[in-house]
Amino acid sequence: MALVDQLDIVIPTIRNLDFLEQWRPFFQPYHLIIVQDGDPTKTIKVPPGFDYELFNRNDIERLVGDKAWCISYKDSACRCFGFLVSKKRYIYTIDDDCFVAKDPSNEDINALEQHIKNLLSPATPYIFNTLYDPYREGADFVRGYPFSLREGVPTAISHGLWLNIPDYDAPTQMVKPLERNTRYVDAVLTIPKGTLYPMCGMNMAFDRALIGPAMYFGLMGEGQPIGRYDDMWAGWCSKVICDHLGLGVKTGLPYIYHSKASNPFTNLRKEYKGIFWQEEIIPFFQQTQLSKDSTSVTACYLELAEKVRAGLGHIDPYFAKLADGMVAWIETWQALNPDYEK
Ligand SMILES: O=c1ccn([C@@H]2O[C@H](COP(=O)(O)OP(=O)(O)O[C@H]3O[C@@H](CO)[C@H](O)[C@H]3O)[C@@H](O)[C@H]2O)c(=O)[nH]1
Ligand SMILES: [Mn+2]
Repeated sequence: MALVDQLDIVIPTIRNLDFLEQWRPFFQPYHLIIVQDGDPTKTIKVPPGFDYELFNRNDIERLVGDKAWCISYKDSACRCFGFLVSKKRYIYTIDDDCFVAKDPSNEDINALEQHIKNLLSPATPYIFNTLYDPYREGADFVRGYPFSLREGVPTAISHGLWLNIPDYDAPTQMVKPLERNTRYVDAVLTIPKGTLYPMCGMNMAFDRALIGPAMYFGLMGEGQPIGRYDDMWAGWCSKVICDHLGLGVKTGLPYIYHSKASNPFTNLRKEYKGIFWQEEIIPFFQQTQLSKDSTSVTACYLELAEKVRAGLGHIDPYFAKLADGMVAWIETWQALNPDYEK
């Protein structure tokens, strides 16, 4: 199943894009949106034969204007700029140190194809199907599963996993520097309604029409007290909104091969506030109830921004700025996507 005219691939980068050579068989037909972070005067070489747009910080400032401050600088959070400027229904985002993984039969995994399958088949957030994905070839709903729920709900997010270097936080990475993930679990699960999860941005796809405005990766990196919680923030906000709107989130297949372990000491410096703040942030999201009047993603997101301001502002003035960033993001989304209905 290919969605060549309906899907963009978004890649944040401060490095080079040689990794695309390995993905060429799977990615070449698709349009790439490359978000170059860091010094805009640095030239990023794109391997020949790819259809792409490349945006650097100057482009972000030019296109977003006086709200450009809401797009992070010097953090992979910059990738959400690609979500903003895409005109396609679906997005796949991948890091530049993620390569094609092999499945247990030593076949190359077409991660993009599996994400598309995940997004195009329903999710089952209300009752857990113990045989996992019921829509998969050779599986189904188990006995006792209500027939009234077997149509499932639309899938908004597909969260893939990683062989080799797992997405561990800095403390875990520091105490287990040699740990590698070699376990291939052949399953796709719907994350149940009411359950949050740590969304990792390195191998993730979503339905931009269903949940796009909720995929803001927050204020991270330079000038901010926190980094590397970009994808986590988007994961918490989008899951609360998916639960409220009756949309599904899946995790599991596909795997990619994650090759580079970023420096755990640098990561600790970026993450450490997040590591204790999250002990308060997560209960906040767990008890957040959006009003029934919020029936669109943008309305949910704006309501959530004000709840963040009121509910997390006591932790640090940063959260008031983050709430402002969430509002600026929605205003920018609407300005750049005037026809977006949600
Ligand atoms: O300042 C930056 C740093 C990095 N990038 C690009 O973002 C991705 C991820 O970077 P990297 O692979 O170095 O970091 P990891 O620790 O492996 O990434 C995990 O942490 C998340 C960061 O929040 C990330 O999504 C996870 O996968 C690469 O493409 C870098 O080139 C950047 O743009 N700006
Ligand atoms: Mn990485």
